[in-house]
Amino acid sequence: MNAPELLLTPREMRKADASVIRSGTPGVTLMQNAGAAVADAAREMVSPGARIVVLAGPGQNGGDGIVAATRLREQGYRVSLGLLGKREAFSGDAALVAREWPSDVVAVDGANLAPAELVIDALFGGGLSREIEGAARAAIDRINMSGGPVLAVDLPSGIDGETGAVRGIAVRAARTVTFAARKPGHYLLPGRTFCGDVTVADIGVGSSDLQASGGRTYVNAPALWREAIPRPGPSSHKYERGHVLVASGGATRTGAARLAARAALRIGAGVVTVASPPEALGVNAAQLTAIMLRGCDGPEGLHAILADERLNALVVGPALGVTAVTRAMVAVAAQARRRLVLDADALTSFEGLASELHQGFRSAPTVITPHDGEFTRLFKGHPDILDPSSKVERARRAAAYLSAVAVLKGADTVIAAPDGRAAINANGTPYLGTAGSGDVLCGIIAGLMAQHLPAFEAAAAAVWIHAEAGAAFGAGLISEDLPELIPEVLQGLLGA
Ligand SMILES: NC(=O)C1=CN([C@@H]2O[C@H](COP(=O)(O)OP(=O)(O)OC[C@H]3O[C@@H](n4cnc5c(N)ncnc54)[C@H](O)[C@@H]3O)[C@@H](O)[C@H]2O)[C@H](O)CC1
Ligand SMILES: [K+]
Repeated sequence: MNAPELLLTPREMRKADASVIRSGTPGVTLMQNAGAAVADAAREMVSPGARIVVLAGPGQNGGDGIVAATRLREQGYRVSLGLLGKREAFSGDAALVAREWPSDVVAVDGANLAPAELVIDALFGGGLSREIEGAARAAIDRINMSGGPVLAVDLPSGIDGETGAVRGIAVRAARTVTFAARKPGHYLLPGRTFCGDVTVADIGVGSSDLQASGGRTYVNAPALWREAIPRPGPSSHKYERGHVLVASGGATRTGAARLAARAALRIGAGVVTVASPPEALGVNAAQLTAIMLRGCDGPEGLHAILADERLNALVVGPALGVTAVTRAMVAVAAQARRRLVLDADALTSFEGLASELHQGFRSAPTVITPHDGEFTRLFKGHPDILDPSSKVERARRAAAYLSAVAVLKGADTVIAAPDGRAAINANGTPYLGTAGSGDVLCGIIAGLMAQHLPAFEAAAAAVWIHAEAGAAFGAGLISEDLPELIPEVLQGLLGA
């Protein structure tokens, strides 16, 4: 089975590099390997002997670019090298390789991009540390205006490798060659949209060096959780596959709960029940078949229903209303030692009140599924959670604060666990941005938790399955379609 793909921030990458160097490989060998991989990629993008412009910045990213330039020149390409700084100003390994460049250099602003078949962008990589201005900014502007293909070294210059942010301006690349491991900035938005195709070159950083980096951020893909997805055995009983309870809103707000319930059933929960306010029983009853229905009059009603020990996973939030009653429902659900998914109104009802969900809030597995707006409202007054520029870090801090898995939704959904693991989702589709889509997602999470998946694996698997279903359908998708698309995705995963 494939191992989960670890993503390293530039800081973690430096630790991995240091580990390789400690074991005896000189840093310049890593740089030679990196530059050679860039040259290999360049050759795939141009015709033999083509004109190539390499623009190199002042750090080690520039060093990789100079190695690539040297290789390509040796291989018969007409290469010109533009430098952001002075040739003598390089330090470290870049200074060593800069001495080997056998020809002239020009300043970046003197490099003529027009006749080039390819521009190689080696201005900045993992060491980008501030907004881009002046000559570097003008160079990036010219690269983007040139209209030709760009091959980025490690990261498109201007993209922050940790956060995916554009630091003032960024190169739009057709292809990016990165080294040893992808970086979060290749997946997080907007960075992802600047990278083009991203390939990872092996430059001699081993898996033990990657581990030495301390990185705990992964690409959200089946390798991370496939083994945990349950397969019913020949003698399994429906209650062994869990019993999900979904709290419904009032008479005019019942659809969200039914979407979540249907998704929980489709993902394999043995039994699913909608807990409905008395006035909404009629409308719910008219539209439920395999899903069971029980009357539930507010927090006391929920408390009474939870006497049934077989109910092992709860969904609280969708369309419940932003009220003190919803807060009371959450309190009852939180006190019950059941797996719990909190979404939408359950989170917004705690606007600025996250501290009520802190410290001993839960001992049973819990998942929260806010989008950005809900996240900001919930953690109002918590700059330590809201301020980090990395979405991964924000989700991680929220997870640690609440002792719950945090699913921070968006086109680059991040799933983070209280123990520090995090995953960035990459199979999303814009078609998922449709009313009720989030309700389906929390039903899938609860359905997987009911089947005993740990909260992090359940949330990560659910996000991926939900996106895969949406992408399979494409244009015209509505949320009612999503639960019906789950079987095909599940069968693809389980091979049955
Ligand atoms: N295993 C690997 O991944 C290897 C990676 N290599 C390459 O090294 C770079 C990282 O090198 P580093 O010197 O740390 O950083 P940069 O080259 O990205 O830039 C640092 C350089 O730029 C200056 N600077 C930073 N931000 C700005 C700005 N906004 N404006 C102007 N100047 C800026 C800073 O002061 C430094 O001078 C990595 O990406 C790989 O490409 C190794 O070659 C091999 C192993
Ligand atoms: K670059």
